[in-house]
Amino acid sequence: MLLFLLFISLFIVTACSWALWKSWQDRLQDISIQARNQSLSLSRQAQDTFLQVSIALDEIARQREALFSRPASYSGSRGILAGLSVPLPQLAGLFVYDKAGNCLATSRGSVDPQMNNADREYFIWHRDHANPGVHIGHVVNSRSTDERVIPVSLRLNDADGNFNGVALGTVKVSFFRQFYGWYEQMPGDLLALMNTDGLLLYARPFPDSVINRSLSSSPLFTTLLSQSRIGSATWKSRLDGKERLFGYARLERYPLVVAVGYETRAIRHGWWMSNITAISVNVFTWLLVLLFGFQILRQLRANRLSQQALMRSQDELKRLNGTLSDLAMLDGLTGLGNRRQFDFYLEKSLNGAMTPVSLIMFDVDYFKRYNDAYGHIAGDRCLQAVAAVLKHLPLRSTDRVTRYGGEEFAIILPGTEARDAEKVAFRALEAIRRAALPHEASELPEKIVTLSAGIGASVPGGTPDALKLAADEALYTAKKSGRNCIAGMQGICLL
Ligand SMILES: Nc1nc2c(ncn2[C@@H]2O[C@H](COP(=O)(O)OP(=O)(O)OP(=O)(O)O)[C@@H](O)[C@H]2O)c(=O)[nH]1
Repeated sequence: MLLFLLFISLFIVTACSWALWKSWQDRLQDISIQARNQSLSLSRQAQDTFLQVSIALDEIARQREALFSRPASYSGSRGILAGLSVPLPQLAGLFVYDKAGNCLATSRGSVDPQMNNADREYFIWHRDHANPGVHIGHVVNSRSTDERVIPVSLRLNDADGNFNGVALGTVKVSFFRQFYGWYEQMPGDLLALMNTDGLLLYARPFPDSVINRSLSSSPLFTTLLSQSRIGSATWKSRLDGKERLFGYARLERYPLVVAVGYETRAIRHGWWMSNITAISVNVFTWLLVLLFGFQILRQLRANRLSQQALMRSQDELKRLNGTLSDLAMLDGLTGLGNRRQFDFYLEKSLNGAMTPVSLIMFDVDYFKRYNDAYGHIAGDRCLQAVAAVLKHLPLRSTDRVTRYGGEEFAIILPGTEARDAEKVAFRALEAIRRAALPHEASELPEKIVTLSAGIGASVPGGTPDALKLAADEALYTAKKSGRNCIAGMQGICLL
């Protein structure tokens, strides 16, 4: 039962642990897929955002000669640049700078003659790099609107391929703030747009003060991006030190990367809350099984104890029964077998006997007189003395001495012929005589207790009654013949 309980407990604990572990792994996998998909869709949105600006910049580059010769027609609210920026809500403005960094044209009204952006990172980059591609710089505060913008720029060359200026589109950080704001977030969730050098362009739900922070020490930039453009992994965020399960996707066209992170503590909490009922039910079931098991165990133990007690009392009862039946077969005065034992043993000895069974019946002579002379108590002692003498006769183990009743005794001799029974009777009478128990009231000259004996022997198929009758008649003969003698099949033998 204990082994069974142990097995059941082990089974329940193992099965539940496995189910919980599996459900946790499934939850992690679901969230990792969700994070990867979301980062992929955000990367697509970012790519489209910058691609649209890039197309506008390409258009400016295509028209650069006209622009440099007639910059006024490009500027202003009705200028060509304004026309290009109208369908692009992400744009803060379009600008064109000459090779000295002076503003030639802008989509935002009139040109400020003082405005010079030669010190800007993107301007210096294009001046120093002949790279014809679009450059996305770090977040700056717009000098025209003072809003935070991401500069997207393109180098403009003259006919000889020399640096001749820069076309700039500024993408509003607020555009991403608004777009990312549409996503429903749980506390601890994170959305971030970064360049591939690890510079943060925007992160939700963090304040703008984190913009331009370098996250290059994050595993995303040290290992993961070099292994795969899209993926998911768990790491500690460099922004707030919280561990998150991240999905990330690098843009195909631009050196930008988007990451979506879910705080693992919140995931664990959510998973725990949705499994708490199942866990409680399992623990409760387990406790119930244990309770029932121990109850049954206790019952079994009690049953075993009561069975043992029952067996002990049965043994005791058997022993007492044995004692009782022994007592029922014994004569209380003399300790010899009683009349019941006599009948039982005689029947048993005759039953199917192949050899003769002899029976000697003894009767104490003149015992009434003894009682009268010495009293009944002395009479009892006399009977006890006679019994003791008969008990100590040298007999075979199959012979049985009993008190037949009153002052009569009997010896049953299985497998004994009458002739041999006479010898036994002779020894018995001799032994009594030798005991010389005084009997002053006896009519016999010796004045001691004497016995008369009658011997009967069974014939094949003889019954107990027939044998008793034969012995009894012989005893009667012995009495008639003067007592202190033996009467049997072969006549009377006087001592
Ligand atoms: N003290 C005592 N006397 C007993 C007991 N059983 C029988 N008696 C007595 O034994 C006597 C037997 O007497 P009787 O049958 O007349 O025979 P008897 O006096 O021995 O004479 P015979 O047998 O003819 O020699 C009776 O007085 C019984 O009361 C016993 O257990 N104790």
